[in-house]
Amino acid sequence: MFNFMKKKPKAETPQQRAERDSAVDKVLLGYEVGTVSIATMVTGLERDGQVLTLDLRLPKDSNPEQIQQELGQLLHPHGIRTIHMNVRLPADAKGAGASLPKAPPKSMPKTTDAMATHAKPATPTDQQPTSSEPPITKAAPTQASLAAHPRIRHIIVVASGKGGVGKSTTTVNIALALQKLGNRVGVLDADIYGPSMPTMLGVADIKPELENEQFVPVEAHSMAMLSIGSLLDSDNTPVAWRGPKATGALMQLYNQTNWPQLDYLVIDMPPGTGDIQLTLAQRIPVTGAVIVTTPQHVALMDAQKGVEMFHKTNIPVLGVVENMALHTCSNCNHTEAIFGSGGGEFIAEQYQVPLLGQLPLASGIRAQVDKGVPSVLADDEFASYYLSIAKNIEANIAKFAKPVDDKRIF
Ligand SMILES: Nc1ncnc2c1ncn2[C@@H]1O[C@H](COP(=O)(O)OP(=O)(O)OP(=O)(O)O)[C@@H](O)[C@H]1O
Repeated sequence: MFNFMKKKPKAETPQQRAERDSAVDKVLLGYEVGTVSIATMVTGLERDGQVLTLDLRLPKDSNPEQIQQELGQLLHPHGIRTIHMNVRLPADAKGAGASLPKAPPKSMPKTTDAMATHAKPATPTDQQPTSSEPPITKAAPTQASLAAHPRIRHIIVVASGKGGVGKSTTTVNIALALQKLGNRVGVLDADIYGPSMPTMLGVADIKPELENEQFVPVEAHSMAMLSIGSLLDSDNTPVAWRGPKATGALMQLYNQTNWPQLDYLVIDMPPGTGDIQLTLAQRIPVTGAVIVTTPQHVALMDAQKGVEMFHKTNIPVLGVVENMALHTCSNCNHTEAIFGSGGGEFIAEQYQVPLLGQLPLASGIRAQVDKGVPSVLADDEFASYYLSIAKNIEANIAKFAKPVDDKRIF
């Protein structure tokens, strides 16, 4: 006999799926535990229709049951009926020496399904929180409210509005140039879409170790380097990561790493100006941003969005680097502005930010990063361009420095 009563939930269309994913991301980004978005605590996230599974690393005094219930209420209007939470809390004094679990997040100790016990049948009133419910979403923290890292003097983010403009190549060379000027430098590769620092620094085979629940950065040419790539295995491609999971992993790399005393931590940001970039910009105490662009019109428009995002989040823009500005033919020595000219200068003028430098489009620059020995290390003919950019950064960074908070404990 046919059973017409028991209908299977309809499969989502790609558009419904994208909308629901985006709604989940927004709720997680806006929900705060203490003063920090829960998005920065997500280490795993999977959604299968109405069922959401979250792996969370929560702070010590948090209340997982309450969080689960509140998230359930917020996500119910977006079609989420069940939330499974695998929660990991910091080890207590007894277990403090334990290292981070090598097992996958699914083996975290606490698994609950609050929606199964707390969910009410869907009624129109479920669509909106009632006025008696406490407000759950709080305003995002501002840069001014973030404590500086106790061992890091300046954090510089290198960003681009658009992919493929040479942001990572510029980051690695600027970091090495700052080191050459006598600074202690660290590099955090936060580019989830294509982590390339380990390859560009020739340490792709070295994995970071864990010590007392903290990552130990890899040593690369005397710099402390950590890459989001180290957290990925072959089944977990970065491209599949969405907002909260990505920001959670990045915050973990920043907070749970035994960074040595540094003058500069240079962060290679993912390209673009979306949620991940915004969340990072709001959670990490950044001294200033460097924007990399190429001279062509489309890249410039995206670079403008980048400048505006940093202005909105009150992060000073230290300046713009124009990459691939001019090309000199190695056969005939003819110089040509392949991607147009004057773009970096235009942005610098329009937004009143310095033009830190212009780099040529040169196969030598590419060849050196491909070999894992960037131009500054190789001390080739392009090294001086990066040294000049690093000097320009040094010249104007002091006025943006944040006071160091040496009482902060991680
Ligand atoms: N000035 C340059 N001259 C020649 N090649 C360059 C130059 N800058 C970068 N490249 C090359 O362009 C390619 C893209 O560079 P890179 O990976 O640094 O860009 P990106 O903006 O970080 O890219 P993504 O958005 O993928 O992270 C690389 O092959 C790099 O070697």
